[in-house]
Amino acid sequence: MRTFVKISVLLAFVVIVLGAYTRLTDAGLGCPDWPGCYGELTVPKDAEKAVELFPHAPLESHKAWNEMIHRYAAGTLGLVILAIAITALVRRRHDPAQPVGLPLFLLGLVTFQAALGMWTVTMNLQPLIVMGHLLGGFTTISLLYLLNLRLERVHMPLGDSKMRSLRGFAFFALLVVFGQIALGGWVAANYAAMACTQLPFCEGNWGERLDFAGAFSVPPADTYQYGAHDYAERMTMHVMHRFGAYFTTIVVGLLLWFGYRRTQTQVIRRSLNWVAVALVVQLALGFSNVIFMLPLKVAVAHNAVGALLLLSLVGLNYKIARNA
Ligand code: HEM
Repeated sequence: MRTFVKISVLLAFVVIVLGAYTRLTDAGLGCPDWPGCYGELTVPKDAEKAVELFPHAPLESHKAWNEMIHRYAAGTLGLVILAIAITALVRRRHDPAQPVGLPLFLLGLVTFQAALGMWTVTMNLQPLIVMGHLLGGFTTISLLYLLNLRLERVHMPLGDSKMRSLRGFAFFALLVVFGQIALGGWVAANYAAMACTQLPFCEGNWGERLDFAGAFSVPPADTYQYGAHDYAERMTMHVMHRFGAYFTTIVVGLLLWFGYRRTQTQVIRRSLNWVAVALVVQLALGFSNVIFMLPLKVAVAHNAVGALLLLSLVGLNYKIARNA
């Protein structure tokens, strides 16, 4: 079971990275149907037959492959989570201490993720669905990692009583990072990455043009590929993600400051180190997204390190809570 769970955390990370790569290569609609691709289990070789089936969506093989590889990896993850849930149920019969609620919840979550993946295609990249799919993926990996921690039974013989008072604040920091990831997902799903190209906020009279109602609603459109919001709305989303990043830095920075001053254990010090490294790298990647105009590798890495930052906070919260 522990091996299955470790594999699933790694696989979930691969699925998240492949998902970001699929979106950033504009391959989200690489296959216009679901779960197959132009009616087949793999990318069809016959482009003419594909056009006959879907005249409005000519086959672009490289995009279709990006999309299908993401689907195969996600399908494998679903099967691994199914195996974890079955193993948990079987082992529970012999050992009442075995966690079973979390594996079953994960099975429900990964099934819902599959539905969101389908709606991403059938609803033409509707941004709420795209962002929901991103958050579902980040929640799945976080819970798999939590299950891994629970099975590992982290051991701190001497305890770390001074960290007890930081329990609530560490959980608040976790929620703030999740909120910041949601804002990033909204920017990405609405193609607002290049709405502001200057630092630290945005160019021109951005403060006068903010439009919150427009930025956080979804205008009607036939397709959401390449975005459906106007400039002011995209600029508002982008600026909010930047403000969010500064706020996140303050909150996580304070957690690190107090954490390093109070901790007495190597286990928590190591966890704090992971949070600090992930935060610094994530900020550097975010700024690089803007300065170098969204290079593919940087944008994919910004998504991947966002997931790692979240995991580092899940780990820290778990260790503080177990210790309190
Ligand atoms: C702790 C801080 C941050 C976190 C957790 C975070 C997280 C994220 C996430 C999860 C995404 C969505 C990626 C995707 O869907 O592929 C995103 C997008 C983005 N972020 Fe951040 N971000 C942070 C800081 C920043 C900063 C400081 C900047 C720039 C100054 C920035 C600029 C961007 C841009 C331009 C995008 C859109 C990229 C795209 O379209 O793929 N981020 N962010």
